[in-house]
Amino acid sequence: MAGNGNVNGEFSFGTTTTRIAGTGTARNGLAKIQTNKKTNGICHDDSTPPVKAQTIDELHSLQKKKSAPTTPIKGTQGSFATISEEELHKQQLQSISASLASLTRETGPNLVKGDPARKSETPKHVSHHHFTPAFNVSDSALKFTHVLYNLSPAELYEQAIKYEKGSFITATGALATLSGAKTGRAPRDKRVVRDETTEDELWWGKGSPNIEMDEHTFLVNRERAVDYLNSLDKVFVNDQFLNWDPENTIKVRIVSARAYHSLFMHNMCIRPTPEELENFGTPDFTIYNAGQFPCNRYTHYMTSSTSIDLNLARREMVILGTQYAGEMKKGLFSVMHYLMPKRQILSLHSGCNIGKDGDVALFFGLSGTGKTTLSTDHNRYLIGDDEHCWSDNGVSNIEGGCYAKCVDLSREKEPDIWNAIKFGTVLENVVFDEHTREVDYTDKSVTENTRASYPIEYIPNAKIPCVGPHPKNVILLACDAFGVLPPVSKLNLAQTMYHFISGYTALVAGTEEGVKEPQATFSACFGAAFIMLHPTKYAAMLAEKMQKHGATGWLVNTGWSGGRYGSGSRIKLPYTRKIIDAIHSGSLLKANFKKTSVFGLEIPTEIEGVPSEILDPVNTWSDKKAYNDTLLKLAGLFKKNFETFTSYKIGKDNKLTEEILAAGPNF
Ligand SMILES: Nc1ncnc2c1ncn2[C@@H]1O[C@H](COP(=O)(O)OP(=O)(O)O)[C@@H](O)[C@H]1O
Ligand SMILES: C=C(OP(=O)(O)O)C(=O)O
Ligand SMILES: [Ca+2]
Ligand SMILES: [Mn+2]
Repeated sequence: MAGNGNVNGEFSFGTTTTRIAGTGTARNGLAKIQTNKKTNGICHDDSTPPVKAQTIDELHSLQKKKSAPTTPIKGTQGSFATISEEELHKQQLQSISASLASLTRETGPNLVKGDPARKSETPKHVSHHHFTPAFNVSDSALKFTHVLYNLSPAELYEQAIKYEKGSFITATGALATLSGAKTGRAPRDKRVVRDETTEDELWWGKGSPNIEMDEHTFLVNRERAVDYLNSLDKVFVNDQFLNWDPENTIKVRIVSARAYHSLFMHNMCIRPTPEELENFGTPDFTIYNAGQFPCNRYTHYMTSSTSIDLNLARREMVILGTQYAGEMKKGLFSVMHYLMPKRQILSLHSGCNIGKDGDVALFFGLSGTGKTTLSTDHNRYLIGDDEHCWSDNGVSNIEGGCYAKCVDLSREKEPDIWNAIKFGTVLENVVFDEHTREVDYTDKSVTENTRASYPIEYIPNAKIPCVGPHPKNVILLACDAFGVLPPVSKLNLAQTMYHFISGYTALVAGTEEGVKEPQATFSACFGAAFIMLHPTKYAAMLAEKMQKHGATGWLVNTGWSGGRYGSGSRIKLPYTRKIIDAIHSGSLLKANFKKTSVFGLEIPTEIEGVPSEILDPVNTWSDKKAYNDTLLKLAGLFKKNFETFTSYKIGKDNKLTEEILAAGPNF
């Protein structure tokens, strides 16, 4: 994409010669410099009054002004006392000091607002911290920790570029960062405190993502994180919201050590208005992100230097030993997978969009199957790309931003995501030209999992507020690297539940070398890494909601066709988009269908814009025996995976449970 920066194609310089407009073209050498004499003979420079400053410091002080106050007087209709700005800052610092308090040394750290680099800022708004007996004083109590509270993207850019190695501004204005040694999530290091309550409530044991730890170990790690954060000169604090459903909003606080993490969460969570921030109060949930600092391997339960620890009773999460920002967003998603079902609300690992006529579609799928790509659709409004809730009121996005994969990103295929990569967007682990700062999205030198995190309003047709009515279509995405699943199948309710509980995708190994066999992955509810309850709990809720609201289920293969990985090829994104278009418009529902053998899937015989022969995968394989063998192999893997679920009842409906058990492959 190196070039003249002509992004929208409307205008182009024919040659590079007209750049110095009005000074005559400069085909040979530099343009002649002309003074800007106007025809009336007055020199432009002389017409401007001189700068209103006597000294350079004074000049600099003129540059910045204080943000306008937001809620001037409280209680205009009531008798509430006005709280001064000073008092408000004091309260905020006390709240943050309480968050950061050591559990053994009683009081929180000495906090002061603002950047420590700005020496002129005297420690005003000190959080009052009384340490009376001298024997109780620790070194950390004698120092100040500066709090950078809900900074703006511009301020966070400056912090990142000044203090964090590997931070750069790309050609389109995004902030390129490095997440360090970890460039993806670490599910083996995600632990959940098992106590009397969670013991009964949560899903434990085989297949569960919840690796247990005890309360004491959590506190050891929490203290480690808090001590690390307090030892720094400054910490970033974000106070934000989750869930666009106003009745079920959760207040979250993220304490972190890096501007990268603060900007990432600024983008990913819902951003409070200045007024909402003033009234924020105590958070419902707090993350302590001490990702640069490892956990201690001598600590009980620790198996590596990384630990992501969730304590539902304390409503806290501690991150040690990984700077991958996705841990924060997906960690909070786990919390929602616990809190929301308690309120009869279904949490969904899905993208979501809405058509002009108000038809909502959900896109379930594991990482890399197309939730973000397919929910970001220029002809529809984006509700969200990854995490949603389905309540009696309809759907709501949990987040305030999107987190798109960038590997091989192209302007042609994914224009809206491409254009969202601009000022404010965090670009993780990408490679760029050191001079032009143009990003090379094909370069996987750092990792294959390159990512862009941007506020949802960077997508031009985002639906704000990010809520919608009950879904009409539930699309299950599977990237089948075996190449035997049809590009699209219509599912009955039992099949939808079977495939939802199975949560199949098959990916090819991260490295290209020597990949012979696609790796089948089964991840219950298309997000086993994030669910907290048994999969059948979520499945029962989904079945009930789909039945009640008459939603249709679809299985879409965004993976291989014409052979498995290595011999076939990935289904072209434009074809998948046509398939999705036909689902949205309702035309696919009216198509003629035939049933496949083994999986018993209903496949359409024709879709506008898609070659008919690819709709039945058997047609695309030249070696029919290889197709059949591969089909049976995959069917066997499905069957084996489902064995663990055969003893469970799904909801109260015996009949549905039986139908679900019968909805898998038959051979
Ligand atoms: N037929 C297809 N359908 C969907 N995505 C495809 C297809 N072919 C290639 N892709 C690529 O696969 C990736 C899907 O990733 P993404 O949408 O970010 O997944 P998720 O949000 O589910 O983790 C994108 O990089 C996209 O360009
Ligand atoms: C952030 C993630 O989500 P996804 O790949 O589904 O976008 C992840 O799994 O780490
Ligand atoms: Ca995604
Ligand atoms: Mn996701």
